[in-house]
Amino acid sequence: RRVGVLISGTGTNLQALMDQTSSPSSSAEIVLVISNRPGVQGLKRASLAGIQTRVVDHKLYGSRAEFDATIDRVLEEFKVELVCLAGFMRILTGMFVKKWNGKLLNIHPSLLPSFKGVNAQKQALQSGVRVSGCTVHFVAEEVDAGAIIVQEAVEVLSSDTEESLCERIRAAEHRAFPVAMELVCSGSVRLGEDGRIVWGKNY
Ligand SMILES: Nc1nc2ccc(CNc3ccc(C(=O)NCCCC(=O)O)cc3)cc2c(=O)[nH]1
Repeated sequence: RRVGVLISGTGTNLQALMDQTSSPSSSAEIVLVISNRPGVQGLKRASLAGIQTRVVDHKLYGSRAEFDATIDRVLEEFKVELVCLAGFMRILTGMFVKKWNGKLLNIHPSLLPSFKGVNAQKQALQSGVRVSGCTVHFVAEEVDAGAIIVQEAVEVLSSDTEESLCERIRAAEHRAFPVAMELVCSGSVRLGEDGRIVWGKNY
């Protein structure tokens, strides 16, 4: 399956997905990386791996709809079949999400539905939970509310700072995202008509 990855920054999750697709058993091939910001490290990672990159700078568009429409056009140009949001920090319009429904994955640094939105790790620390983690989900119009595909739990240590917890969760993200991408690309899991997750027979 032809995969497109949307990024906004360093692209450490992009690197994890690239590493996964370089294994011969992978059902996925990353054919395109789009960043909404120019010059970010994730673009360099992709170029180093010989993957096509494009920058669609949201500051150059008069509306979210025009920005999303340009992203969509580039994804179509590269015949992308599945889109992974890897640290992509722009909210996508309902129109875009509807068009790519069931083909749009995001990774969030908490065990959803806990701690939605930005600075999820800080929210976890401040709430005193002893376990947090990461979630890979299908993207729904409502932010961080889509059907859950994979989660990985991460212990919160009493000695944790926001930085140390972010680092431990990031390691979990780099395991969970590739697993979720393979599950969807291999057809083991999909999004049902009712917006709920549907698992193939062997799970
Ligand atoms: N409609 C839809 N689109 C998304 C776009 C990105 C992400 C990634 N996680 C994100 C979750 C939250 C944000 C956020 O609130 N950023 C500050 C506002 C940025 C802006 O003005 O755009 C960004 C990405 C998830 C979603 C989602 O669940 N649903």
